Amino acid sequence: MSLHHISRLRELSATELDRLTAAIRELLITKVCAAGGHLGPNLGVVELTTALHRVFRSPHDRIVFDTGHQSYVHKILTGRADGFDTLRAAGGLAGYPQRAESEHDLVENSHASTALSYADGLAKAHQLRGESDRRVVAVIGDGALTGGLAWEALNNLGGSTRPVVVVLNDNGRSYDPTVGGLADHLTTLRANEPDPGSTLFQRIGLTYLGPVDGHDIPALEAAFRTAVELDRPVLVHCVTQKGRGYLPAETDAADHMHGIGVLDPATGTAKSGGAPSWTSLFGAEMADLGAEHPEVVALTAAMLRPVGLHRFAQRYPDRIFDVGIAEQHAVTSAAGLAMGGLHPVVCLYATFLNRAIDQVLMDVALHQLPVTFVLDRAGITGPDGPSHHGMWDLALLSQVPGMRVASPRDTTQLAALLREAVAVKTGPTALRFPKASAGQDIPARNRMDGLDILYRGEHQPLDVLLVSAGVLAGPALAAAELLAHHHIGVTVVDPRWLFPINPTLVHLAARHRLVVTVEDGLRTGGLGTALAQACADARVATPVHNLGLPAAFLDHGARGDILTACGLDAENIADTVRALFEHPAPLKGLLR
Ligand SMILES: Cc1ncc(C[n+]2csc(CCOP(=O)(O)OP(=O)(O)O)c2C)c(N)n1
Ligand SMILES: CC(=O)[C@@H](O)[C@H](O)COP(=O)(O)O
Ligand SMILES: [Mg+2]
Repeated sequence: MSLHHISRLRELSATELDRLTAAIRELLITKVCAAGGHLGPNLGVVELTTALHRVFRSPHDRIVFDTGHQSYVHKILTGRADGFDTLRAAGGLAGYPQRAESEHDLVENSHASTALSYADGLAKAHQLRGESDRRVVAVIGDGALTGGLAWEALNNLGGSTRPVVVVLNDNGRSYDPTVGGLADHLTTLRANEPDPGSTLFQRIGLTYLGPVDGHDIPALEAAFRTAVELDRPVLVHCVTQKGRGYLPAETDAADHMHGIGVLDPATGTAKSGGAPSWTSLFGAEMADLGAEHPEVVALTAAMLRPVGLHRFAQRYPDRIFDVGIAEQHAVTSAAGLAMGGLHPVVCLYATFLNRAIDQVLMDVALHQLPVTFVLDRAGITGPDGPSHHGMWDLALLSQVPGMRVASPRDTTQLAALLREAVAVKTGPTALRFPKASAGQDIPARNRMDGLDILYRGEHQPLDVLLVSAGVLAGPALAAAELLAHHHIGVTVVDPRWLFPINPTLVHLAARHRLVVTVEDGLRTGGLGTALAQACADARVATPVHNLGLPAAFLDHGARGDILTACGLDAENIADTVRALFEHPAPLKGLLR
């Protein structure tokens, strides 16, 4: 069965379908093991996606994939099998739906729990425009269904008569087994032949169909056709197995190979070695911190292992809370824990904190509660693309009254800053680090009022103050050395705590002829903007130039390449500083 000519999908016989699904699995295993990506979730939806495309007519019918990490089969069935040779590489096939790739892709946002809201809006639009022949289908996992947004949408869907087919892809897992009362309800439904009227979904106004064996194409198709005929909001409960058909994924106790790096497909194992990741270093520190601080508790939004909390969980099982894919709830629940006398550490990917900014502001900061946010995957993440880059946190957190934000440059600083953060009892703190392995420690020449001076050029008067955030200390130092060859004297300073702006940084700025800030967050609204403002407020006339990420949705690719394209590698930093310093024409009036 060729995967490149599937236009006859609806006419295939049972035998041909078996061959097709086997070929899809083979392609997934070979290509995802070669490139890295979401293997387990896609192996689990081969039959489900095939049945969807046989019953519904995409793109006329609208199929929305929640999160989108399980859309690889959809990509294959809509003519993109060849693209898997370039999966998640710059310019290659995206790891999530991408509208530029195909008219069959509607929603690119890979932040979970949105599909039912999109579906609700699409159904309303179809109704208002008189497009009653168009179907709307939302495919959502049991994990994504734990998100509050999904329940806001279900509330609307159940209260209407508009036809929407919610396909619940229930594999019992997020990364870990899905937690909570809803997960328990689904477990009961999976185990029994339920009276539909007794299900939560039926009670709130959706017709419940299922449970359906999510690997049985005829059964799935029959359920989808019934859902269409009912012509109202329907939830089809499909039971699937994450990692289906690939033994290493089926037997992977950690997460059924939810997301993998490059693996040997024959064994399902990765080459070992390599420098430890920031995540694993944080995880080790957090486990130690648990012993030092009995008041510390930790929260994860369904990402225990990905944020490095599994060691802490093993050592302190009573002090770890998996709240489901529910970042907003995680933050406000942490506020409650802090009000109750504990010190919560909320561990999220930086991009997922975006969801909960109102809770950070109003529920935590307004109440001056000691909650520490640990933001993994801050800055450019790479192959997961625009929705996963952790590039908004600095600009958002800089606006939160009383928030202190630290960015460690190396392992020693990670340990120190984590401890400084949990020692703060008067308000919230945040710590951010990237999706990368931590390099060698970068020792400070000296510390000044909490700032680390990493490098001092020979020149007097002092030329350029390079202020680097977190891991950009490495490229900033290398840039300083390049600039020394051009007789430009540079001081490199790591503020360690980026917000609030340390007044000593303003004093240092006043003693240089040019300040250049370097951060892997938005160029506007972050460290550089805040420092420029602080200098202006203090009537320090030294020009402050900011290097950072553009306010743009940056495509997928290798992390290092994206940073270089944004001008945040040593050579680019040095070139920019040189240009600013040697050709200060537009700045002339300001230079002393
Ligand atoms: C708002 C948000 N938080 C966290 C994540 C990270 N994440 C991606 S997939 C996933 C688990 C999804 O579980 P489920 O929806 O059941 O899909 P499955 O992988 O089991 O198919 C999580 C937590 C996310 N994408 N969005
Ligand atoms: C779909 C999703 O949001 C996560 O699975 C994410 O892709 C994981 O990213 P990492 O590979 O950086 O853990
Ligand atoms: Mg699941």
